[in-house]
Order: sequence, then C-alpha cells, then structure tokens
Amino acid sequence: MKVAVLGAAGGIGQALALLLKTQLPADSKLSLYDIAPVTPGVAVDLSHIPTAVEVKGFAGQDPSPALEGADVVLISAGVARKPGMDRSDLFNINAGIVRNLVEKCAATCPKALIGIITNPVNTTVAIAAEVLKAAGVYDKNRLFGVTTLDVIRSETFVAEAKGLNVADVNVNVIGGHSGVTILPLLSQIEGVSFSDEEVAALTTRIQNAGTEVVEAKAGGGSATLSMGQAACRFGLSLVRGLQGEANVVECAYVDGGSEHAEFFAQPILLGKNGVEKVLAYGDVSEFEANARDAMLDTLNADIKLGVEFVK
Ligand SMILES: NC(=O)c1ccc[n+]([C@@H]2O[C@H](COP(=O)([O-])OP(=O)(O)OC[C@H]3O[C@@H](n4cnc5c(N)ncnc54)[C@H](O)[C@@H]3O)[C@@H](O)[C@H]2O)c1
Ligand SMILES: O=C(O)C[C@H](O)C(=O)O
Repeated sequence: MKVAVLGAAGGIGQALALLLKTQLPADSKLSLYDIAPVTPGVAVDLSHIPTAVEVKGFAGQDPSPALEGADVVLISAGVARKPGMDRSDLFNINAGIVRNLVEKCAATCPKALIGIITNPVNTTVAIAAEVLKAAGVYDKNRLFGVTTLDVIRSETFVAEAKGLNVADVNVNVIGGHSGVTILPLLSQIEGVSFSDEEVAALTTRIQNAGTEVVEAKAGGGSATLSMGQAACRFGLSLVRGLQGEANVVECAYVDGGSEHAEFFAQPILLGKNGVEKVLAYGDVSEFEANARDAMLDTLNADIKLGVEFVK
C-alpha cells in the first residue's frame, strides 16, 4: 500500500507523516511531497524510525514522482488561517493549489483514493471533483473531504462534559467543515442525555473549535497536531478498507447522493473501492433537523464556488 502526503513539510503534513510512519501496516510505502526544499530531509529524518514503512521525500514544483503508484493521496498543501479570518478567506490561494495538485493526481494515479484536508474543504472538494471530471477519471467513491477532526473533537468534548471514557464515545458529524455546516448529532450518542442548553453550547463549541485553536495559536497557524491525528485515523481507515477489512466506517464529506447537497458529510462504509456504501445518518432531533436545514444555503454556495472556479 502506498500513501502520498502532499503538503508534507507543513504543520499537519509532518505530524501526519510521523503518525503514518509508525502506524501504517508493514511493507507500506510513504511518499512525502511539498514545494518546501526541506521535504527530502523530513523523509530522511522519519526513515530513522525503526518501522517497516519505507519513506521517500520529494520537493520542487512537480508532485508527479511522489504520486506514482499511490493508492491513497492525502492533501494538506496550502495556507492556514490566522485570527480574524474565516476558512473561506483561504479560497483565493488554496483553490489553485488544490486544482493543480489534483490535476497531477488525475494524470499519475487516477485510481487513488484522494482525501482533501486543505481548506475551505466545502469548496476544495468540489474543485477536486471538477478537475477529475475534466480529466475523465472522476469516481465519486474515491474522493473525500476529511472531516474527521470534527468527529474527534466531538468525541473529546462530549467525554469531558459527561465524565465518560472517550474510547467509548462515538459521534456522527454531518454537513460540511466550516461554522454552521458542522453538525454533530449529539442526540444519537448512546447512554447520554443533554439538556437543551448543553446541546446548544456543545454544538457551538464544536463548530468553533477550529477558531479556538487559531486564536490560541495567536497568528502561528491553525490545528496541526489534532489534525495530524485525525488525518492519520482517516487515512488508516482508507487503507483498512482497501485491504478488505469489514465494517470500516468513518464520517466524511462525499458526493454520496445526499438529498441535501451535492457533497455532504455523513457516515460511510469503506471498502476496496473507497466508498462501499453511503450510510443513512439516522434519526435526528428537532434541534438537529433545524440546524441541518439552516446550513444548506451556506453549504450549497460553498460548493457552487468550487464548481465555478474550475468551469
Ligand atoms: N480539514 C480539516 O479539518 C483541517 C484542519 C486543519 C487545517 N486544515 C487546513 O490544512 C491546510 C494546511 O494546514 P497546515 O497547518 O499544515 O499549514 P502549513 O502552512 O503548516 O503547511 C502547509 C504546507 O503546504 C505547502 N504547500 C504550499 N503550496 C504547495 C503546493 N503547491 N504544493 C505542495 N505543497 C505546498 C507549504 O510549503 C507548507 O509546507 C490549511 O489549508 C488548513 O486550513 C484543514
Ligand atoms: O479552523 C481552521 O482554519 C483549521 C481547521 O479547519 C480546523 O477545523 O481546525
């Protein structure tokens, strides 16, 4: 199994590469690419860790050598937020970066599963889909917006609030990955009950958790370590699905035939071809149904922006 990380010298990229080096199955290959000249050095550094995962690093303008034979490509290349910015403020720079990198994926590893981390995810995934369509290689089951950070934040915050073992807490998060489009389905968590005030406060904290990190880092970037962990969890799940493991389920932002939007985050069953099945997200409370319906104008506008950028 070969996993490529694009943006591998960045805050997320380096954390993700470290976790993959130590957690990918034996005999996997890890391919690191970034425009930053340090990237081959990041690979050399990681290669001294004694695991059976081969690491190679590539820098420069062309990611193609890093993409040859890739089964999974995780893209975190681009710029991150500073205080006072929304994720949509990253569009001007990151849209072109994602377009160019996905064009190279289409040419070099058209069957790879592609996970987009670069913000604004609601829009960059739509850009990636249009690029793949234009190249004639689009398979909706192989493209994912990585929303796992919303899931792990929800699980952490719920466990903290209710004094639970976080390993026992599972939360589905639906919608997209920005502000009101992030909707944790707290009503579905087994064995826990929340007051209306707790639901409102927890939902708002989860929706604003990225901003919480951006402000705490005070101009030094956004979430990198928790995102490295989230992307590693999602990337390993993609690999487990490709290897034929049963019952691998994650929430992700996909083109899954949702009645709500062309791309919508919800639980998916992963398999040998990426998305095996888009799963129903189940019953929701009145609060969640209202929040879901209220997000759709924002989400659909974000998607339209991505489609129009490529067309
Ligand atoms: N999906 C999520 O949940 C989530 C979470 C956190 C951050 N993000 C996003 O991930 C992105 C990266 O964040 P970060 O903290 O790692 O930023 P960073 O600035 O630390 O790293 C970004 C890296 O991308 C590289 N890069 C820039 N242009 C490139 C190109 N054309 N080709 C290859 N590499 C290129 C840079 O050299 C840098 O090393 C941001 O857009 C951020 O908003 C998403
Ligand atoms: O908030 C950001 O800008 C980064 C990321 O999307 C996050 O949720 O932490």
